[in-house]
Amino acid sequence: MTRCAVFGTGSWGTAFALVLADAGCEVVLWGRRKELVDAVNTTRVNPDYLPQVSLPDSVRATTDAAEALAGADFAVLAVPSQTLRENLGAWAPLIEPQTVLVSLMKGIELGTAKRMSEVIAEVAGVGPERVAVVSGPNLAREIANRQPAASVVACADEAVAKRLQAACHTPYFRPYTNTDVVGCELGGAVKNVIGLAVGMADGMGLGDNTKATLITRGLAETTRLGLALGADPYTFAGLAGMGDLVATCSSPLSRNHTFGTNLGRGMSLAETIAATRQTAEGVKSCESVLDLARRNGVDMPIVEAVVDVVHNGRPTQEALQALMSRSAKAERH
Ligand SMILES: NC(=O)C1=CN([C@@H]2O[C@H](COP(=O)(O)OP(=O)(O)OC[C@H]3O[C@@H](n4cnc5c(N)ncnc54)[C@H](O)[C@@H]3O)[C@@H](O)[C@H]2O)C=CC1
Ligand SMILES: O=C(CO)COP(=O)(O)O
Repeated sequence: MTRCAVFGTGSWGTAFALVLADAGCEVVLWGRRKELVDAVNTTRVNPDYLPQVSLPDSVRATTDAAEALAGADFAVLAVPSQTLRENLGAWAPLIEPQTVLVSLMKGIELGTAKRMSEVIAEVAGVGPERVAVVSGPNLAREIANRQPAASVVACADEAVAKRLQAACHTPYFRPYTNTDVVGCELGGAVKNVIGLAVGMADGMGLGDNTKATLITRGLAETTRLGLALGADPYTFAGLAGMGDLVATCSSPLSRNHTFGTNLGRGMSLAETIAATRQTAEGVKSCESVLDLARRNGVDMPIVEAVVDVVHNGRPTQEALQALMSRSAKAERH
């Protein structure tokens, strides 16, 4: 039987643990807080993040990383992106040689502008054949309710991607393989920032033309960044690109979208942060995405506008005006 350790008992870690269990894996879910871990083991429910979903007996929770990692085929990482380096540093010595590390995270590291797979390779000292990514239109609550969805499992080594695909394939969760790790990760990280922008437009009361424009031009700037970093441009037309962007930009379940909506409605940044209990990766990653773009000479005006609003306090109306008053261009630029 395939053994999986899932690190992070938040909404996506817990929902993905359910997917793995439904696909026939034995799953150990690692959490920081003993009360939550005990609650999962005794009630079969994660009361803080997915209270409506009952977990099967093949999911067990622990606070002990060594116990979670013992004999693991896959170690699935679902902690907030900015905490990965520190957490993984503590877990790395416990990782066995057969274990493949799987990132569920959709962020770019602040300061280094590194993708999560790069942080994993660096901190755990593993090669690309032991690092995989799962990314797609996968709002945790819908997956936990076993609503049909598809996703992408990416690894430079296709055989490893296929093993992971088999480990998480269920009647409601359909994973496709891809070897373009860079494209899949960029799709996931940048869509959170575009989701913030679309949320702002929603909050400002703007309509579907504005949203479609932000989504489409958002995908154009994501693709530009991807091309500069060696990604396959077709990835951005797939589930980890367009698919995830559409889900995030249209769903009230998206934390990034909701965060942007609150700002667009006129809530202050402090009020918006206080109203957000869960991880909205784009709030921090907008800065690291912009950093990555600048390091590579890529123009990302929507990302820049989001940074201006979220970190420089620029009013949303003014940021939108600045975007609309850019010089006229050919569509492919
Ligand atoms: N929720 C969703 O629908 C999806 C989320 N993701 C990605 O998955 C990643 C995790 O997100 P969620 O599970 O949704 O977040 P969440 O906010 O629901 O849960 C985060 C988890 O990390 C824990 N945590 C917070 N700070 C920590 C630290 N310093 N060290 C260790 N653990 C810490 C929290 O206690 C919680 O268990 C993010 O990168 C997100 O973009 C990807 C696809 C879908
Ligand atoms: O990544 C997601 C859906 O695929 C979840 O989006 P949020 O992090 O904005 O909730």
